Amino acid sequence: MSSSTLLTEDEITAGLAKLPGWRRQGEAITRTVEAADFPAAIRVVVAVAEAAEAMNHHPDIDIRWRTLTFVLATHSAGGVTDLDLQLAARIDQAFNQQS
Ligand SMILES: C[C@H](O)[C@H](O)[C@H]1CNC2=NC(N)=NC(=O)C2=N1
Repeated sequence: MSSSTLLTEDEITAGLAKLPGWRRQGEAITRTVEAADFPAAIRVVVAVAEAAEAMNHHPDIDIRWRTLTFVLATHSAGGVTDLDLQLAARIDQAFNQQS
């Protein structure tokens, strides 16, 4: 299976079970995190930007003071693919390293 093939419901459920904090939201997955302060939140965003660019797979990011909400979907596939699960794990890594 290619990384950008739409996942089945069961595959998404199994993937999310390994990604605490992430949940399904329509045709996407989402997680909200709270950094220590605004600069720390922006450092997380910068680290995520580097990872996303390397993967050529990009999240939607909402920034509100120190609260970040990430929404991941594979637009070209119209839903959740393995790329989204991979990017979610990279976002968790970036957040854990900054906080
Ligand atoms: C041409 C390039 O591969 C595409 O535009 C990429 C870039 N980043 C992307 N990111 C996401 N989340 N979904 C996509 O379909 C996507 N497509």
